[in-house]
Amino acid sequence: MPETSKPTEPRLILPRPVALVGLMGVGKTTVGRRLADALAVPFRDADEEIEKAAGLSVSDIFAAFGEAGFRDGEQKVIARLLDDGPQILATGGGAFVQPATHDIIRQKAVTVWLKTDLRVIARRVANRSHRPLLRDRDPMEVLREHEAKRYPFYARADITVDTGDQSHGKSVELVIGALKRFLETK
Ligand SMILES: Nc1ncnc2c1ncn2[C@@H]1O[C@H](COP(=O)(O)OP(=O)(O)OP(=O)(O)O)[C@@H](O)[C@H]1O
Ligand SMILES: O=C(O)C1=C[C@@H](O)[C@@H](O)[C@H](O)C1
Ligand SMILES: [Mg+2]
Repeated sequence: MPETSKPTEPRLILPRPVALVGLMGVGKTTVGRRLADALAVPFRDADEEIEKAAGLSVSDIFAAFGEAGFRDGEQKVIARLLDDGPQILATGGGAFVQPATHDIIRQKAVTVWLKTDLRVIARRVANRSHRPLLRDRDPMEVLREHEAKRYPFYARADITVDTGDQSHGKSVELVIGALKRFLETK
């Protein structure tokens, strides 16, 4: 090995799935996909898998079956996905707030709460129409309501990572660092 080259750090080996939880727009899907690439494990997005299973978009499921119908499907799909070994699972923003789904995720995965300032999230979700809970509402108002109702659930995740307003790549680094520290103590 040339003297100048540094030894590469061994890649983190996941013993079980990692589930990303947190508000709509915080980065569960986009950070999760890059995190899975970095760790060479499969990436799954619960919203996409629910859409595949139903053959309908999330918005259409809400319209046809109501939020309760969506939550039923979400619970089943997440339970199935988490039985499939080490992976990164991006959960939907409301999944970890449903008691039965919360318990399934806590049992089967290492849970990571991705968190950042609500103003950063409001900017990211502005002008996107595929999130039924944001449609026709002021995003900041919805996010504040969700902060009040959902943060107590998210706070029960194994790990919290505040990603600030940084790039996807930096967020991935922060999550990998936090996972290493958490898994070393297990
Ligand atoms: N760390 C980040 N740096 C830069 N942009 C980000 C970051 N995280 C998310 N974004 C941007 O914010 C938007 C929302 O991110 P994303 O879809 O990953 O959120 P989500 O948590 O999966 O939301 P939902 O719960 O609605 O599925 C995307 O346009 C994404 O590129
Ligand atoms: O925060 C929520 O309750 C939601 C977030 C999205 O990921 C989707 O699961 C759906 O739009 C509901
Ligand atoms: Mg998503």
